[in-house]
Amino acid sequence: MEYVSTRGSAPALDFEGATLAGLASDGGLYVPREWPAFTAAEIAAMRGLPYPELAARVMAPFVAGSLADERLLELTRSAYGRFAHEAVTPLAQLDEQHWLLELFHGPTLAFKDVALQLLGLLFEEFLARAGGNLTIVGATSGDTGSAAIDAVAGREGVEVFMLHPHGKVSDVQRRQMTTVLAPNVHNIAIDGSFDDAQAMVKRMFGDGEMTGRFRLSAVNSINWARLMAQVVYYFAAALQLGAPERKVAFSVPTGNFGDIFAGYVASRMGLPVERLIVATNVNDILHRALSAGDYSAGTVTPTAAPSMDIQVSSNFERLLFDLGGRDGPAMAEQMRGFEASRAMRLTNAQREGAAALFASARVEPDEMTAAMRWAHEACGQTIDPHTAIGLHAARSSGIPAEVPLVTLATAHPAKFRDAVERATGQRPQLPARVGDLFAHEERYAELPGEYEAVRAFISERATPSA
Ligand SMILES: Cc1ncc(COP(=O)(O)O)c(C=O)c1O
Ligand SMILES: N[C@@H](CCOP(=O)(O)O)C(=O)O
Repeated sequence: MEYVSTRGSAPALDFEGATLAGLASDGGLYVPREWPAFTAAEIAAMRGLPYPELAARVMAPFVAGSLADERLLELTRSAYGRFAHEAVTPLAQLDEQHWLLELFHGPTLAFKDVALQLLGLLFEEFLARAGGNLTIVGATSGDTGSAAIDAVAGREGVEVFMLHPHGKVSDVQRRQMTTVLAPNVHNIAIDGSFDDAQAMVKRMFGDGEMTGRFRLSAVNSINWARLMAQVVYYFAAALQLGAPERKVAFSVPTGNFGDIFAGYVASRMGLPVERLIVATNVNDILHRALSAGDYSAGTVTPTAAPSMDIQVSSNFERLLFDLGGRDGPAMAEQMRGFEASRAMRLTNAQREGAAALFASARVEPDEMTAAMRWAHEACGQTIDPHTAIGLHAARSSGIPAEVPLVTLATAHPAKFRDAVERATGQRPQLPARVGDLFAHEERYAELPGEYEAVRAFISERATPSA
C-alpha cells in the first residue's frame, strides 16, 4: 500500500515510511492512495473473530508491503493483550435502539489506547529495521498524552515530548502523564490551548533545522497508523449488530476529527454505515462546517469535556481531500487560505459529499449533563462528559428506530470525576489498573505558548537521529 499527502507534493511512502514520518513534509496528512474494500461475503466471514484477529484482518491491506500477515497478528495480540475486557471494545445496550461502544478498557482509560498500544509496537518494529532514534512530538487535550506515554515509556530509541494546555485538562488526565517518570518522557504544560500546542507540533515538522537533527514522528491522529487502528472497532460493533446485512449508525464525540474519520474509512471499505453523527461541544467548528459550509476557527472555550476543546480539527483535511477529488494542489491552496485567515468555505463537492454520510450536532452543557443523568438513571450506565455529548446527539438525531445507533464511549467516567459527580451524584472510582495516581510525584515543565521556547526545550534534550 502506498500513502500520498493531502497536499500533493511530499513523496509517496509505504506504510512503514508513513508511520515513521507522522506528518508529510509538505504539511499535509498521509492517506492511502486508494481505499481497500471488502466484499459483503468477506465482511460476513469476520463475524465472531476475536478482536486481535479481526484487527489483523481489517488492517492487513493498509500494512501490505511493510508487515507480513502473521507478524501483524502477533502485534495485535500483544497490543490488545493489555486490555481489561476480553472483547477489547465491548458493546453495552442502553435501550431498543441505542448502544455504547466502550473504548476505555485499555491501560489509560480512553479510546486512544486502542491505537496507541499498537503504534508503540509499530515504532519499535520499524525502528529496529531503520536504526537510530525517534523523537515523538505530540499535543494533547488530555487523553492522547497519557496513552502515548504509556505506549512508549521506557522504550529504547524513542523519546516523547508531550505538550498539554496548562490547567485545561482534568487532574486525573494530567497525573496520568506527569507521574510517569521514565527518562524518555517529557511533559510540557504550555500557556495556551490544545490548538496552540497542535500548531507548534505541526510547525516543528516543517522546521528544517529540527527535522535535520532529529527524526521527528507523531502520535497524534495526524499519523495515519492511529486512524487505521481505530477503523477496526467500527467493524467490531457493526458485525455484532447485524452487518453486513444490516446498516448501523454511529455517533462520535468529536474534536480533531480522527475517530469519526476512522468511521468514514470503514464505510469506504464496504462496511454498511447508515450515518456518522459528528457530535461537538460548544467548540463547534465541525458542526458549522458540516451544516453551513463554514469552517472558521474561533477561540477555544474551556468546557467539562476538555478533550474536545478543539477548534482546528486536523483530520478534516483528510475528508476534504477525499471528497474534493483528491486534488493535492487544490487542497494545499485551500489549507493555505485557512492557515492565513483561520477561515474557509467548503466547496460544493465537499459539502454534498459530506452530507451523504455525515450529520452533525452542537451539544450544550445542560444537554450533556442531562444525557449523563439519563444514562445513569434510566439505563444504569455511568458515562463521561464526552460520551454524553455523543449520546445526546444520537438521541436527538431522528435516525429511524430500526437502525441500531452506536455512541462511541470514548473515555472512562473516572477520568472526569467532578463533572460526572455533578451530573449523577456519584463519584466514579478509578479502576485499580491505573494505580494510585495521587500518591505519586509529578514531573513537567511549564513553558510559555511560544514556538521558540518549546523548540529550545526539545532541541536541548532530544537525542539526534543518527
Ligand atoms: C475522551 C475523548 N472523546 C472524544 C475525543 C475526540 O476525538 P477526535 O479528536 O478523534 O475527534 C477525544 C480526543 O481526541 C477524547 O479524548
Ligand atoms: N482529544 C485529544 C486531542 C486530539 O488528539 P488526537 O491525538 O486524536 O489527534 C487528546 O485527548 O489529546
